Amino acid sequence: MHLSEITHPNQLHGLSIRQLQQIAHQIRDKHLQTVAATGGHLGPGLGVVELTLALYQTLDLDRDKVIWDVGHQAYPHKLITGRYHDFHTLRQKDGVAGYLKRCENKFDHFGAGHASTSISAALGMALARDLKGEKFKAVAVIGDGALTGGMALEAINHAGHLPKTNLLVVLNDNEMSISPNVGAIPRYLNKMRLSPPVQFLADNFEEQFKHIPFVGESLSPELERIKEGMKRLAVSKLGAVFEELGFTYMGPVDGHNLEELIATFQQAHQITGPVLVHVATVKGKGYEMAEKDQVGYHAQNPFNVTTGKAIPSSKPKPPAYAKVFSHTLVKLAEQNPKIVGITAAMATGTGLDKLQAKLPNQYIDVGIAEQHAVTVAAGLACEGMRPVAAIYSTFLQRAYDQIIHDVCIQNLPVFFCLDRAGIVGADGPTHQGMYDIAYLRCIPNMVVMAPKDEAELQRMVVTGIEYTDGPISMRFPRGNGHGVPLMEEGWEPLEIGKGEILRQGDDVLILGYGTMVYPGMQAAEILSEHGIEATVINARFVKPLDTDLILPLAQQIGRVVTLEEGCLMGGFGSAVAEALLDADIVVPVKRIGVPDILVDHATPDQSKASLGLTSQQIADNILQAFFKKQAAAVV
Ligand SMILES: Cc1ncc(C[n+]2csc(CCOP(=O)(O)OP(=O)(O)O)c2C)c(N)n1
Ligand SMILES: CC(=O)[C@@H](O)[C@H](O)COP(=O)(O)O
Ligand SMILES: [Mg+2]
Repeated sequence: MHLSEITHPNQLHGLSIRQLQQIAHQIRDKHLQTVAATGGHLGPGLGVVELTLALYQTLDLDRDKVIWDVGHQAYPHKLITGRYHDFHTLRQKDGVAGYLKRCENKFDHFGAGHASTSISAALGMALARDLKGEKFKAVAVIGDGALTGGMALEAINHAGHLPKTNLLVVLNDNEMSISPNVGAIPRYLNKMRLSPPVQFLADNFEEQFKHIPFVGESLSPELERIKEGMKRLAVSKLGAVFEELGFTYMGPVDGHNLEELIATFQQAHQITGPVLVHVATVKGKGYEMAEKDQVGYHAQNPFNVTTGKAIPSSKPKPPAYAKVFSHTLVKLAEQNPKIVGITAAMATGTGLDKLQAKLPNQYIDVGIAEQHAVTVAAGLACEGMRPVAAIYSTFLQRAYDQIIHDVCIQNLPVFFCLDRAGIVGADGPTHQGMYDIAYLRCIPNMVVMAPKDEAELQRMVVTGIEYTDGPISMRFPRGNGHGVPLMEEGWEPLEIGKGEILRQGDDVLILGYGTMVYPGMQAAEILSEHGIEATVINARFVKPLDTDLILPLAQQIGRVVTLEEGCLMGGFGSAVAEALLDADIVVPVKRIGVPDILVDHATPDQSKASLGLTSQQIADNILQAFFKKQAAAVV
């Protein structure tokens, strides 16, 4: 049977190891060729090909439910659940999603994208199953990185307390998060990986006794019991933590040995209560470059399969915001030993790996533990350090209570740097940085700012570091800057709460925030071609809002437009509208941003065009809203 003929995982039933190995080869090839063409996650999925095939062969997917943690490693799952022929549309607009989605496929039992949720979800389904008297197996597949997330431990704590609730947790241990995994849990797992497997101990014991004359031929029941005791002793040593937490621990199992995997899963399915099968895999298995560079091939832009090199872009790109951020932070940290950069397992994405390389004592990676990261930052601030919590906008959502409870209520000077704020593109709705303007500006004591370009980002990094009156946050987008000149040092901090006028005109007031300032300027030029002159403001701060600048202009000009790359509800436009209302300034306000919808995976440009965020669309919107003029001719 060829992979392309599989539309249901149950078609794996009855296939020989040889046939499964052939399908594994076809999965790896399809996975590699597709990601090379579209970009996406590579190492994670290549590492779980055998695990997926073995697990699914031992399950009935018309009944049983497999929940994948994060889901970035579930491309093999997608390929054997009816998406083979659409897989070339991976992570493209209207194409196959990069994570599991319940609405995409009936075998995607739980959506993810954010880590550490799978055990909770699977346990919830198992509890429902038992309440309904149903019989399906509930299986969570979680990586060693995701296991460092607090939610996973909360779920283990709960499941381990339910000896009658059947639940299988498959721990995919490849010793990697995106970067090498960190913390005591991975260290413990590694010890188990390295120790001789339980089976070896038991077999060895049997081997010793086989050669004893007369007795050795057939182990008496007593000796059999001793052997089982040896195994239990070994297991209790190897899987002590999980066994003590109420799980039956099995493993470590070679995650690329189909026979061993199938036998282990079959055994695990017979055990009552929570079971954890510890599978040792290699991230990137089967593609040498991904095995050698497991960090670099966690995810890739389109690349040449033969060379492994990224396909060069047609024209040179300005530096990525993340690069400018980390470069500036390292420069400042070299001069200020109190600066400590904190990441939650996103060292390369945030660029903090540069800080780690240069100033390892001023760098902390807490693992996938954003809540912990924020409160560690609060503790550092209590002791006079200058903590910089570099956490993606979407992942910081995980730590909302810690931001309020541990930082803002105590007014501690933590500097939050939110990368990937705004539309991120291919990662889709779970990763869009849509809500940070709204979720941060409503918290007392929090300063909220965003730069218009990478040069202003440098000034805001200095501003954030030098501001110690309380918590302060700065958002910036995924991707590249505008190519404006950058200074190597001597960045001038900004005055807190002050915006800047970029252009003057009497017909309409355009207030841009962050990434929407440049589109606002371009829209003003289009309006000018229609005889409409706009004043354009770079707001810089949404809290405190520069009301001294904005309110008199709003009163004078009489037409206000706000622009933001974030949710309209509670966002920058809301802040402006509230300020006008509180000042009894009654003027028409047009808020342009992201409406109350989920933004699906596409390129950022495609998403912006579908949301009316391009400069042409902004100009058209203003012309129609305020001047009842025909939409501007598309230039
Ligand atoms: C809450 C959250 N924080 C950070 C991330 C970013 N992230 C995606 S995959 C990953 C590493 C996951 O490691 P592991 O679970 O071991 O899976 P592997 O990639 O090794 O297969 C991280 C940190 C995320 N998806 N969710
Ligand atoms: C699976 C996951 O959450 C990360 O790999 C994420 O996709 C990284 O996003 P960036 O590519 O924007 O760093
Ligand atoms: Mg891992």
